[in-house]
Amino acid sequence: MSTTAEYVEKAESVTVNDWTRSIAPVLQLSNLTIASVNRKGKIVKELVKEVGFSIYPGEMMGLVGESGSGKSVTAAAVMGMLPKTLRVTDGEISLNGTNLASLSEKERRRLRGKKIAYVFQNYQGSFTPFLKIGKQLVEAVRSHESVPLQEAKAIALEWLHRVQLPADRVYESYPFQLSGGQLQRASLAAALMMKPSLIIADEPTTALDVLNGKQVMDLLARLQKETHCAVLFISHDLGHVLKRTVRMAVMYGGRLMESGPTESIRSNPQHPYTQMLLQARPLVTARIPGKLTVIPGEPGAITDQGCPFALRCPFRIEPCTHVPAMTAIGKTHLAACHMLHTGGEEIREAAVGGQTTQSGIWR
Ligand SMILES: Nc1ncnc2c1ncn2[C@@H]1O[C@H](COP(=O)(O)OP(=O)(O)OP(=O)(O)O)[C@@H](O)[C@H]1O
Repeated sequence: MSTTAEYVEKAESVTVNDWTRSIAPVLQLSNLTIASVNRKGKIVKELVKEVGFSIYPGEMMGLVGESGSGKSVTAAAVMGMLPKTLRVTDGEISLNGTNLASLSEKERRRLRGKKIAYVFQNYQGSFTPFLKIGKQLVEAVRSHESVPLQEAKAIALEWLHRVQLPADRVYESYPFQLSGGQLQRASLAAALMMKPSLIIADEPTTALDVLNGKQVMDLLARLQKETHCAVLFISHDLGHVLKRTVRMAVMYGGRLMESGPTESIRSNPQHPYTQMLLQARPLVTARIPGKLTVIPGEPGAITDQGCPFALRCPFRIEPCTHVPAMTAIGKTHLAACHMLHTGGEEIREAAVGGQTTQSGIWR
């Protein structure tokens, strides 16, 4: 079985198409478009537009972007849990080669928990408050597999143990008797115990303090390697995504700005938004820049036409009123910016070159 590191190596050495041909992705989004609709089903506004990326077995992929960029709506569509006011209007979501739109609601419900698991930001919402954790885990196992009670209990206890909780005590506890960190670890156990192909971890550490957040992410990373599942790690914290993922995608205004191997994006970001996100991170290193970059304009300001970042982009040029295509830079690294086509590369180099760190690497 290939390790994550081997996948990364593969990513560097093959073209985008070669990758998709040689290893089947667990999750593949193509041209995914999601809109809000009114009571009559008429489209009111497109919230996620033409998003496409794939996640491969055993890898953690990051989806990063500021609040409102469309990360959670994208995740809800993958889970088949969009509210009635939102609808997938175009594109495809495939899980292990199956187009999810071709499944009935009952089949999709069966997939949830079994093949796709979700780790919520709000860990309190992962459990019903008035039922003991053990009972809830046992019910979850038995809703997906016809196993005797004792076997389901053994699975629940094993997973509570694997997430480094005092298994017997937690099994007999109500959610309110656990700390936030313990509860999030119990929700990791709930997500992992059915051995899903994909875990969507939506800001899993946001509601935790730094230490508990780190422990939860360390656990997720370790168990992900052990079980070889794929993880879509959603975060507005670029630092977490850079640290934890092998590939990442950057969203703004419902569109992908850039995607590719995390190292490649860190060392050679192509989209102005990604570059500014990298520069806006405070760092405790010897190479700390004199001044952090502030991304100009109103957070969340998006244009209705063209590149959604155009309103805030200091390198805006005339073609930005049209949506730029995702363009391959080298191998599996893609970015959607007109400057990649129009010779604007030089403009940008001149404009931002002085702001890079001494090594020229955006860390
Ligand atoms: N049920 C809904 N009806 C209408 N619009 C919605 C609904 N849910 C989300 N939106 C809108 O969709 C856009 C994307 O929201 P989403 O929650 O996916 O952003 P996000 O990137 O996950 O942000 P955050 O990091 O704050 O969770 C936002 O403009 C939001 O207001």
